[in-house]
Amino acid sequence: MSDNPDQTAVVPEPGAGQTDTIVLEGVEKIYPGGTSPAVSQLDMTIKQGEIVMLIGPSGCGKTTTLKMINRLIEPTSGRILLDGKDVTHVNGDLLRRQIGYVIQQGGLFPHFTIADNIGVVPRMLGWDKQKTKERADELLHLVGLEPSTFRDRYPRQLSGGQQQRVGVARALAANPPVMLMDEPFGAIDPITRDRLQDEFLEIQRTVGKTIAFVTHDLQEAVKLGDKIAVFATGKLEQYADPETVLTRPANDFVSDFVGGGAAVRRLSLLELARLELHPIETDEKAVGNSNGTPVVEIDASGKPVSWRHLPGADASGVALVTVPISGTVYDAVDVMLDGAASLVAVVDDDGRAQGVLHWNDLVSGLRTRERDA
Ligand SMILES: Nc1ncnc2c1ncn2[C@@H]1O[C@H](COP(=O)(O)OP(=O)(O)OP(=O)(O)O)[C@@H](O)[C@H]1O
Repeated sequence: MSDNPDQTAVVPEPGAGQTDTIVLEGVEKIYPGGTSPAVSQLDMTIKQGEIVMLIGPSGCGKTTTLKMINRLIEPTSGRILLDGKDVTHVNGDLLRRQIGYVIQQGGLFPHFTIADNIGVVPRMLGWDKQKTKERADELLHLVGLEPSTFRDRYPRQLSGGQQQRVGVARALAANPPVMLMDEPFGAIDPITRDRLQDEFLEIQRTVGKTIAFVTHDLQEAVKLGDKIAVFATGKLEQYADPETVLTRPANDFVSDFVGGGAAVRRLSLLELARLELHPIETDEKAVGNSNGTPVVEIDASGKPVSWRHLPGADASGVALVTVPISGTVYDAVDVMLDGAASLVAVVDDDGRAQGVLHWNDLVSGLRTRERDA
């Protein structure tokens, strides 16, 4: 390693016990020939382990902001600090090896195998072949792709969703503490996107990266973000947690941007595990004296299969739909609408019934455990 201070590691090794934080101080970008700044006097801090979603209308400077963090675009003025260290003038190539970067459609090299795509940064960092190969397998496994099936394939032999998973794996390869994601799920169909978002959150629970994530999709911002940064042209209009952005927009711009769907979007912030659910019975004997408690029929493994008794309704005519307790009220509404059902059985990780949520609860108000505790 050279003595040149530009060549030193700029992002700390994971586990070094330091706080990995992205700080933008008065950052501005005026493109050559531009009359007004694409990004203007931006101050923003991203705390360790946070996912911050950058959202706003087209051309408002989201991508420019993201690319200034890894210096694919040089700021015109201002400072960018990673974990307290000013990286505005360090060697850009070295900086980028230490920051994961995921773009739309994965941005994979078409002539590299999947394993070689994942190994790009480790190879640049001088890892030996065996360690690089093992890391690729480990990451394929993490993103839900069977290594023996996928490692030797080429990107064109994968679906869009699979390529996107590889893109995430590649960004994680050298275990960078910071990840930048530029509309990674933007080109994916809505159903696959929803699954990728769930998987992404699951992975983040394991890896705990500090993430800046550009999106066009407010629902995605609400679902994934610890914080949302709402941009107008070149300017940050509000920077707050999703609940605050949806319920207390900072100004008319944010209010218009969030639009009329705020109440529905908030449903994805309400975790079912936090709700006071109605009781449910699985014992057939309860049918006669269930006092208004729904009774479900269960299979040999204890999973509900159909309604056996529903107070005030013919149970045989009501579809049984279930939702995992790890989901949100949004998920519960989704399955109720999908199954044309006015109630849903909430089940635990083993598929066993935990309680019931009624459509009417949504209108009359959801009771959370915290509030009633
Ligand atoms: N290389 C460039 N040269 C000149 N102007 C640019 C360049 N890149 C971006 N811009 C301009 O800077 C502004 C911000 O662009 P940027 O790509 O950051 O916006 P964005 O919010 O990511 O947009 P989108 O949502 O459409 O991807 C736009 O007006 C754009 O035209």
